[in-house]
Amino acid sequence: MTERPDPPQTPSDLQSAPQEAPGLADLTGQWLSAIGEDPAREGLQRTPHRVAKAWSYLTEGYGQTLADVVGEGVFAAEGSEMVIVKDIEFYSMCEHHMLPFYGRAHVAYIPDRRILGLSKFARIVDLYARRLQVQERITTQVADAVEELLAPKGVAVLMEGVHLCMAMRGVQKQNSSTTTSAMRGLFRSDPRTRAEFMSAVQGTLRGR
Ligand SMILES: Nc1nc2c(ncn2[C@@H]2O[C@H](COP(=O)(O)OP(=O)(O)OP(=O)(O)O)[C@@H](O)[C@H]2O)c(=O)[nH]1
Ligand SMILES: [Zn+2]
Repeated sequence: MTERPDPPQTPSDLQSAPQEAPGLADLTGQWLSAIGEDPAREGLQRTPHRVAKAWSYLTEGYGQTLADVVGEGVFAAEGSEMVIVKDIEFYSMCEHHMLPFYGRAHVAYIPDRRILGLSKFARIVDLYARRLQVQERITTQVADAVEELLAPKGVAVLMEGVHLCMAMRGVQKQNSSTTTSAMRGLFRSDPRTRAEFMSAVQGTLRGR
């Protein structure tokens, strides 16, 4: 079979093209043998390289900092009304089984003289999701990040996730999802603020 030529790369592709995670291709060959596969069979010949590239992308967060992903995205602004960015989809890998979990994150804050570019909330979620994780930790890391960047009057993060380690193995529950939250400042101290946020993001991942 002839190899297809790579499509032309734009500057943004080049910037984001994942490299192979060093050493991972060789280990993947060993992994294939360990599960009883023949790493030399045709369909698997390039698999170790694909896996090394895929894992480099899936764990990209290790190589990035909050400053990297936020860039110049913090602005001075008046006003202190609640801002909610909802339905930010995320994909992560659980640190216990190295299987995917995925879902949606909702992030809200009440500004205090500083606001954040809206796209940066999704970038922050990805920064922490693209690692081996537990859902609780991503949730608190996102809240900590928004606090650190903006020192707002309050921050709320709600994440709803489906864990494949609970669906395709283990307890094998196909319909369960997990909700985690982190409430800071006014979202913690003022029930009405928290209720406004909860009603804005209500509707479950499974129930829509
Ligand atoms: N708190 C939390 N637990 C998670 C997350 N992802 C996976 N887990 C759980 O991690 C636990 C690991 O439990 P162990 O008993 O050490 O592993 P196990 O024998 O494979 O467990 P089972 O999945 O019950 O078969 C399981 O209960 C998983 O459901 C997460 O994001 N947060
Ligand atoms: Zn797991």
